[in-house]
Amino acid sequence: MQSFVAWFKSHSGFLDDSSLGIVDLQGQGRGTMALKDIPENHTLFTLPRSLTLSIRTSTLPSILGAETWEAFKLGQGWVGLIFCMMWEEARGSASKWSEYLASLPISFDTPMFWGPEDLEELRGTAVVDKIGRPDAERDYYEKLIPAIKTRPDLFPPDSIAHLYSLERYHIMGSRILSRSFHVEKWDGQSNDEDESEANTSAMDVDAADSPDKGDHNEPEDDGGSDEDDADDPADVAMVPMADLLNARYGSENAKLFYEESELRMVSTKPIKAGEQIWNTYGGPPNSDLLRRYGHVDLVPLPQGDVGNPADIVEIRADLAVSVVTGNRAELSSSSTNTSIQERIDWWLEEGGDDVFVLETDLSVPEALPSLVRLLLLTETDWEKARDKGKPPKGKVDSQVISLLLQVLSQRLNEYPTSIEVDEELLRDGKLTLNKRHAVIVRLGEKKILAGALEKLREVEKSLLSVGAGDKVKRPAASKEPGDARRSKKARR
Ligand SMILES: C[S@@+](CC[C@H](N)C(=O)[O-])C[C@H]1O[C@@H](n2cnc3c(N)ncnc32)[C@H](O)[C@@H]1O
Repeated sequence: MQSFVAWFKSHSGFLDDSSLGIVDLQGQGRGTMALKDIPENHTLFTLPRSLTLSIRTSTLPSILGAETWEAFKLGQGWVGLIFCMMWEEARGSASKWSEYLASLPISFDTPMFWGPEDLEELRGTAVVDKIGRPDAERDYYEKLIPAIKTRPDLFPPDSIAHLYSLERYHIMGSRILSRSFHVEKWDGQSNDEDESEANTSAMDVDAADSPDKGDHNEPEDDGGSDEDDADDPADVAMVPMADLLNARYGSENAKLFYEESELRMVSTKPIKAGEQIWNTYGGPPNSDLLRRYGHVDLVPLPQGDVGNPADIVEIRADLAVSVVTGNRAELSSSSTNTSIQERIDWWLEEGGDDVFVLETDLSVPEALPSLVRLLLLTETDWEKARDKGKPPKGKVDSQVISLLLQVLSQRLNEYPTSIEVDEELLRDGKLTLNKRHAVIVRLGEKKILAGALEKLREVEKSLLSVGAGDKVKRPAASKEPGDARRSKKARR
């Protein structure tokens, strides 16, 4: 670390090393610690924008030329930045970032690097479908390697196997996934609108004099190809020193701000000597923490347990459709398969959700009973709803409740084990790190499902006592369908 700090300072980085120490922390790698009491709003370190590593600052894009950059689509997603990092690393001491790159990890606890046995432990969780290894590898084979082959003068063929290997590519991708920031170009002023934007990133960079703006970049996969990742890939930057800060749910006490020519890490709360200096990664659920960073958060929960208060469970709309259609005969619905397909297509076209998200407040998002009711409508009512352009409201009656109970129970069965088994596995303490992480992620999700099921059963009981068929509002207040936190837009 000493040579990294010396490098940082020799490149115009300022570090208040009387206040901040870089330390090794059990189970967290390196982190930063207050060496004395730090008041709020204290500058911990600054660095010039030119010391960040991005496709704006690396020498590669100009050497390769704009035409090649564009021809191989290196400006889309993360492949360009990965390429720049490989290039800068390959240049050794000729690169401005050699000491920085040498200080970064080369192994990760993220599921991207897990074997099939460990991955099986994540069955049912929101992690499995989002790892994105095939997308990342497609970029490597279809963009990076063909671009490299056009310039043997820059990339000698005998260097490709070690300097530009698929393994190095994944290492760089994982460094970006767990450590990059979103640093916008300076436009001369802070932009209040952006400040209030959803915090979708891992670590935050705020426009100076305007806390809570900008983010540690949070692309969805190594290919950066997710539809939500519409940000300019040139804004994705590696920020030396700032990426040494760890994060824990609800613990943030420092934040990175950007100014015209420099970035500044500032304390956002008083920090006592000996306390860790924490950034925020945006408060993701454990499934995302594990996928992007390779760790999970366990903090005390209001009900006395420990877990991550930001945990969620995703329920695919397909599951709700299969439960409702599987019950059709019993429900004596007159709808045909064609009509059901028409309803699903219409739902999606209207921007209905194809994934419903349950949170730790255990509310069922209104969009889920709304979809169930759409599927239950008689042909005449379905045609009316379609003509009005309005799906049914998310109210529940005993029929809808019974279907929701089946949806949630079937979702619970998608995990390989029960809550009791997972609790026992954790108590036992014999799990490997990957397995322990997988059990924590799936247990957090299962507890949400179990809690939501219990809540629904209570509503079912109260409905039965009021009289079958009575409609009531959903069991607990939840936001409208389309609320970004609870539900996702249809993806086809
Ligand atoms: C931005 S880096 C922080 C610096 C990092 N600890 C290091 O040694 O370089 C993010 C990584 O730090 C680790 N980390 C951050 N917060 C953590 C936490 N609360 N518990 C365990 N590991 C954590 C994870 O490995 C994560 O991928």
